[in-house]
Amino acid sequence: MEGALIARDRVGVQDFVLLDSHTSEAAFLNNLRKRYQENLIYTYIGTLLVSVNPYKELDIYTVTQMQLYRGVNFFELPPHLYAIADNAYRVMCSEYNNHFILISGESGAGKTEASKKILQYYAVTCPTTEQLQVVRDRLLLSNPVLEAFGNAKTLRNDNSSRFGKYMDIQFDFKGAPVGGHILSYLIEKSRVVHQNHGERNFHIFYQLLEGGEKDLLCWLGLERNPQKYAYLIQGRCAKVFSINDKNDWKIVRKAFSIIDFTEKDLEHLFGIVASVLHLGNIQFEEDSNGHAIIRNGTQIKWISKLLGVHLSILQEALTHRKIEARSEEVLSPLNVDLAFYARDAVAKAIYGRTFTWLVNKINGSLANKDSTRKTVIGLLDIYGFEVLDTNSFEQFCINYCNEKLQQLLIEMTLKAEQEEYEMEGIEWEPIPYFNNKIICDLVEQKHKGIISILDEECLRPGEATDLSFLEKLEEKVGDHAHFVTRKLADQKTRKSIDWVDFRLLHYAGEVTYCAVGECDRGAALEVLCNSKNGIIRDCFLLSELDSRRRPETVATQFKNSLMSLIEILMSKEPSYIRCIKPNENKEPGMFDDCLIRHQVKYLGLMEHLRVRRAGFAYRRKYEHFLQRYKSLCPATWPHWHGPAAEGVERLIKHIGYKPEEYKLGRTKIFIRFPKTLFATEDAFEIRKHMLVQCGSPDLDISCRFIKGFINRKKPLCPENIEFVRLVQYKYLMKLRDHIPRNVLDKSWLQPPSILEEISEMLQKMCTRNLVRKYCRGLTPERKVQLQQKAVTSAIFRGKKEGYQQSINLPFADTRLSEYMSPYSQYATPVVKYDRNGFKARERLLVLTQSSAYVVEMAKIKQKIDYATLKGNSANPSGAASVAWSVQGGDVILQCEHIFETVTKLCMLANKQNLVKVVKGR
Ligand SMILES: Nc1ncnc2c1ncn2[C@@H]1O[C@H](COP(=O)(O)OP(=O)(O)OP(=O)(O)O)[C@@H](O)[C@H]1O
Repeated sequence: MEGALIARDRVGVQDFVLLDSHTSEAAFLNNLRKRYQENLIYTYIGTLLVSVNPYKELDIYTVTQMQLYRGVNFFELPPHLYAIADNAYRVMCSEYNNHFILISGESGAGKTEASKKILQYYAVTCPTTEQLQVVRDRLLLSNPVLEAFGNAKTLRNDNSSRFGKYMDIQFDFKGAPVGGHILSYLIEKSRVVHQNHGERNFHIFYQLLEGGEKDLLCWLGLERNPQKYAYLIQGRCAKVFSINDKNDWKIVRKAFSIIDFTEKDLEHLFGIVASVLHLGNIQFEEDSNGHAIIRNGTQIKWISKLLGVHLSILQEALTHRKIEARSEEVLSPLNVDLAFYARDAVAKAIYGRTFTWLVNKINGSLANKDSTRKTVIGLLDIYGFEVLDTNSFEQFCINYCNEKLQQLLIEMTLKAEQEEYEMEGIEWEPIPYFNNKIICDLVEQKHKGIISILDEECLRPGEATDLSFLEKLEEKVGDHAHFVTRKLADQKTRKSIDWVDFRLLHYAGEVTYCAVGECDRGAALEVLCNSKNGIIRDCFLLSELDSRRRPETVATQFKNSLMSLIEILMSKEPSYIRCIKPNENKEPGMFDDCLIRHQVKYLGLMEHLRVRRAGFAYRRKYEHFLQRYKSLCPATWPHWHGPAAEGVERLIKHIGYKPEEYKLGRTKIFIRFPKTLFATEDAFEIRKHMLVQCGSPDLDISCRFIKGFINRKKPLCPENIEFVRLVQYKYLMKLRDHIPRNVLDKSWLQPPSILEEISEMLQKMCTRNLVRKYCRGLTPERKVQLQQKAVTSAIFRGKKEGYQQSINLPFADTRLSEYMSPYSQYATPVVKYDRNGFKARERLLVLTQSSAYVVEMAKIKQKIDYATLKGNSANPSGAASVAWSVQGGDVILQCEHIFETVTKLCMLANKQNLVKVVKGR
C-alpha cells in the first residue's frame, strides 16, 4: 500500500493515513485512475473511504475477505468497506457507543451496493446463535422487499433507490446483531403514474406480472403482460435485459415469509399493487354536460373488490370533488382533465402510504423486544444528487436532502477540525471550502425559505397556482445568490429557463425545477378511510379528515423528517463513504476524467485531503493522554500531581518527541504523524504487559489481560468462545460491584470454575492495588508507627503474652520528654535490677541515635553502646522485664512499655534480631 502507514484503532478513530502525498487535483485524479485500472476501487482520505463504482463483479467481497478484515486494525490492509464496517463495529463494542456510516454520492454511484455489503459483513462476521439467525435473515431479507417497492430502473441506475433509507442495526453487549429499525424518507410517488423515457415504474409491478402465480394474477384480475398497463409503459422499457423480474419475484416472496408477513397481509398488499395498475387503466370521457364519466366499468370493479370500497362511492370520488360552502359540503363534478389528475393522485397516495406501512411492518419484524441496552450502527443510504431533464418537486426534495448531508459532513469534519485548531490556539492556515449552509437556508429557513413560501401558498385560502408560487418566490428570495428564475436571469441564461421554472445553484451543480404541481392539495381520502382492505384502512385514518386541522405539507413533513435524521446522526460517531460514479454508461473499467473531476469537486474531496494533510493525525485532551501513557515516564508514574499539561510535557520530553512531531494546544496535545503515536502505543503495549505481570490496579487492563489469557487457552470452538465470553462478562460485571474496597475487606466473589485461575490473579492484583492505595494514604506519623509495629511483630508476634493487646496501642515518641536531652530519640522510666541482690532501682532509660543510657535523674549511671549490645531476651510471660546482654555482663531492666521500648531499641540499634523471647528467666 503506497505511502500507507500502519495504524491501530486502539487510539481512536482519528488515526488516519494519506495514500497520496500530493494535494493537487490532477495528482489525486491520477492516483484514483491508476488504482481504478488495477481494480483497486477504494481509497482513504483520512478515515473517509472513497469508492469508485467498478460496475463488475470483483473477488474482494468474499467471505474469506470478510474474515481477513475482521478484527484487523484499520489501515493494516488495503482500504475497504469491510475495514470501515469493522472499525465502527469494534469501536462500538469496546467503547459501547453508537455509530453511523454515511454513504453518499450521486445516483448510480454505488451507495445501495455498499450498504448491502456492509450488512452482509455484519451478518457473516458478528457472533450469532440459532435464535439470532432469524434476526440476521430478517435484516438481510428486508432489503429485497424494500427494493421491490422502493427501487426502479432509471436512466442512471437499473436499480435506483427512489426513497431514502436509514437503517439502525442493534447489537447486544456481546456484539451480536439482535434487531433493527428502518426509517424511510419520501418515496418518489410521481413515478407510480409517470416515468421518463428509458425509465420504469417500481420493480414490484413488473415482478408481480412476470413471476406471480397464475391463480394469484387471476384473483387480482391481472394479465401477465406489462404492456397492458398504462402506468408501466410510459418509459417504453418494461423489459430490461439486466433485470430478471421473475427471479426477483421469487426472492421477494421468500423474503415475505421470513419477515413475518401473513397470507392476509400479502393478499391486501398485492390487492393494492393490482389496484394501482387498474387505476392507471381507467379512462374518462365527457358526458353531455362536459363532466367526466368513467369509460369502461371493468377496472373500477376490480379496484372496488380489491380495496373493499363500495363501487358507487369510488366512482363518485374519482369524478367529483368536495367543496365546502359555508358549513355544508357539496359535490362538484370534475372535468376530464381534473378526473385524470384525481385518479393519479389517488394512485400516488395509495402507493406512498402503502410503502410507509410496509416499512412499519418490516420494523415490527426486526424489533427487539428485550429492554436491555443496545448499541447501534446506522447505515444511511439515501438518494443521490439528481439532475434530470425535467426536475419536479421530488428532485427538489432529493437535492435538498443531499445539501443537508453535505452540511452535516462539513460540520462534523472540515469545519469542526479547523475550528478546533483555532480554539486550541494552534497555528493554522485556514483551508477554504465551500460551505453550503447558505443553500440549506435558502430552502429551509423559517418564513423566508422556499419550503415556507410553498407552505404559505398551499395553505392560504383562495386559488394558489404554480405561477403565484413562482411570483412569491421571486418576491421573497429573488435576490439570493443561489436562486434564479427566467425573469431574474441575465440575457445569457434566460433562454434555458422556462416561465414556470426556478433554478437553484446547488453545491453539486445547477438544477432547474419545474414549479408545476408543487401546490398539490392532496387526494380525496374519505373514500379510502372506509376500505375493507386492512392496509388501506391503516394508512388512511378518519382523523385526517378533520378539516379544522391545518395539514402539514409534504415539503414541511420532509423538512422535519430530515431535521430529526440530522439529530439522530449528530448523536453518533460518524464514518463516511463517498461513492463515485466512473462513467455514465455503467461500463466497467471506464474512467471518465471529466465526470469524476466534477464529483471530486462537489464531494469536497480535495478540501478533505488538504485539511487532513496539513492537520494533525491525532489529538487528545491532556488528562486523557497523560492517563493513558503516564506509565512511560518515571516522573508521571504512578501519579502526576501537577497540571495535566505540564505532566504531558514531561512525558513527551522523556519519550523523546521531536518539536516538529507535536503541538501543545490549550487543552489538548496534537500529534502530527501517525508514526509518532504508533511508536508511543507500542511502548505502552510493552509497558502494559509488564504492569499486568506485576499486578495492575486497572480493571480495564485486567479485562484485556483475561481476553489474552482465554485466547491463549485454545482451541475453543466458536460457541464455547461465546459462552466463555458471556461467563467472563457476567463475572467481571458482578465483580466490579463486589470488588473489595479496602485492605481489611477480605471478601472475594467466588468465580465460575473456568475463571478460577484468572480470578486468583485478579484477586492478587486487587490486593496489591489496595495495599498500595492504603500505603499512599498514610500520614508520615502513621507510617512510622506501622514500621515500628512491623518490627514489634517480628519480635513478639505469637511469642509473648500481651502482644495482641499492644497492637492497637500507639507507641509514644518518648515517655519522658522533660528529661530528654536534645539528642535523645526515646526515654522511659525503667526499673533496673541489681545483678547481685536483684535489688530494684528506679532509673530512666534514654535511647539516643548511638547508645542507650540508664540514668538516675540527670546523672548517667550506665552507658550501653549499641555496638557492644550482643542480644536481649524477654520473657514470654506477661513479665515486663528484659535482660540485656552487653559486654561485661547482663543488664536486667523492667519497664511498663516493654513492646514499645524493645522495638525502639531494636530500630535505633538497627538490629532487628536483637531480641529473643526465651523461657525460664
Ligand atoms: N461494489 C460494486 N461492485 C459491483 N458493482 C457495483 C458496485 N457498486 C455498484 N455497482 C453497480 O452499480 C449499480 C448502481 O449501484 P447502486 O444501486 O448501489 O447505486 P446508488 O448510489 O445506490 O444509486 P441510487 O442513488 O440511484 O440508488 C449497481 O446496480 C451495480 O450494477
